[in-house]
Formats: sequence, C-alpha cells, structure tokens
Amino acid sequence: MANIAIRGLTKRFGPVTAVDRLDADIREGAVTGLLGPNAAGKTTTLRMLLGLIRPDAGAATIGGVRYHRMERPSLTVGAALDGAQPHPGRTGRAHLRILAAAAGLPRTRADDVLDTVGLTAAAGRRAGTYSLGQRQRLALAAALLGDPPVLILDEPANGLDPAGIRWLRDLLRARAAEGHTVLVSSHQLSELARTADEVIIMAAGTVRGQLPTADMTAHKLEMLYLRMTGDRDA
Ligand SMILES: Nc1ncnc2c1ncn2[C@@H]1O[C@H](COP(=O)(O)OP(=O)(O)OP(=O)(O)O)[C@@H](O)[C@H]1O
Repeated sequence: MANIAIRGLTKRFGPVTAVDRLDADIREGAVTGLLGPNAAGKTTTLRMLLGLIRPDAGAATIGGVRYHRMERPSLTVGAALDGAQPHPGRTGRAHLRILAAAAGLPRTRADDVLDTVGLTAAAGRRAGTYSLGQRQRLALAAALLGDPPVLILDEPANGLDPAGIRWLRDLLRARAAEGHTVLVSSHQLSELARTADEVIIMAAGTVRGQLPTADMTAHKLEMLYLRMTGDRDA
C-alpha cells in the first residue's frame, strides 16, 4: 500500500496560515493533480509530506508511515520540488551518483535514470549549463533513482517543450498503470486534464474539491477551478 493520507494538516508562518486543517487521500494506481492559485499552500503541503517542514498540527502518511519515520525513504517516495538544485559545477551523472550513494543505491542507477529521462547525451556536462527543461529532467531522474512506488512532483512540466510534456505525460501514466501513486502540482489545467485521473483543488490552505477528470474537458476543468477557488484572474 502506498497511498497518501493527509489528516488535519496545518502549517502557519507567523500570521499566515499556509495550510489549514487539510484532509485528502491520494490513491495508488492514479495520477492526482494538485491545483490552486498562487499561495494556496500546495508547495507547503508537499514539503510537509516529505518531512521538509514540520506541521503545526495534523499528519501526513505515505503507505501508512510518516516520511521521517521511513528507514530508506528513497525506496518509497521520489520527489522533485522546486529549489532542490544540483551543484552547478557537477555533471548530471555525478549529481545522480552522489544521490544514489547517499541513498544506498547501486551506482549504475544513475545511468539507468539518465536514460529514462533522455539525458544520456548531456550526462557528462556540468548541471550549471543545463537548460530549464534539462534541469527538470535531472530532477525527475533523481526522483526515480530508487524506483519508488510514490512520486511527488512540483510543477514538473515547467520548462519542458511540447515533446517533453508529452513524454512526461506518458511516463506518469505508465507509472500509474503499474499501480504507483503519482501526485503532481501544476498550474497547467489543460495538461492536467489530460494527464491526471483526478484533481484536488486547493485555495487558502484548504481543499475546495477533489474531482475525477475522466471525460472532463480542459474548459470544464477551468470553469470548475475558477468557481471553486474564486480566482477570476487565474
Ligand atoms: N518559509 C516561509 N515563510 C513564510 N511564509 C511562507 C513560507 N513558505 C510559504 N509561505 C507562505 O505560505 C503561503 C503558501 O505558500 P505555498 O508556497 O505553499 O503556495 P503555493 O500554492 O505553492 O503557491 P504557488 O502556486 O505560487 O507556488 C504563502 O502565503 C507563502 O507566502
């Protein structure tokens, strides 16, 4: 079981309540999209799922276990969050080999995941020279190192070209088809309508709705999103 269960999750930053008693279930065998306006609390929620910040109240579990209690988290969950940048002077391959060693994974995994994300040709170049799309692919490669049953990705399509977006969609759909859990935050409603099985719509730190996307057009999702978030400028 590798579902994600969020119960009463709350995080305050001074006077700002970023996440407010959030409840949600994210199931296996599906791609779930996390949507919401800027400052809705999406990234804060993902950071709490990954034990990067402590909730003020509530809890989140992955496969029934809190992240910080996992013995080898990289075997359960792979994450790509904005801001986790590789050292610019290291090659993509060296970056992944260091992560693999730290996670107790075989060194050969670095080349496996470079191949999966289409970065083999650029693997020997310094990460500081990578394009935005190449950096996204490298972050995804890092998330895939432990071949985990759960992927948590913050805006993974940012910077990808149309072929890259399609490739990412196929990759995420294939992981879900194998029974894995995929949680993806995004602002790209039309892409999520195509990629996700369901979406969680957040605003002001709370869940406004969790909806299946089967047969939902991008237009319908946009209308529902705007209604649920009250975000006319989205
Ligand atoms: N470290 C922090 N210190 C203070 N405030 C923070 C911190 N992290 C987030 N916040 C605040 O918490 C709220 C939620 O931010 P968060 O980054 O979770 O939103 P988001 O939904 O991911 O937004 P976006 O779509 O713009 O990325 C915002 O008001 C933000 O300013």
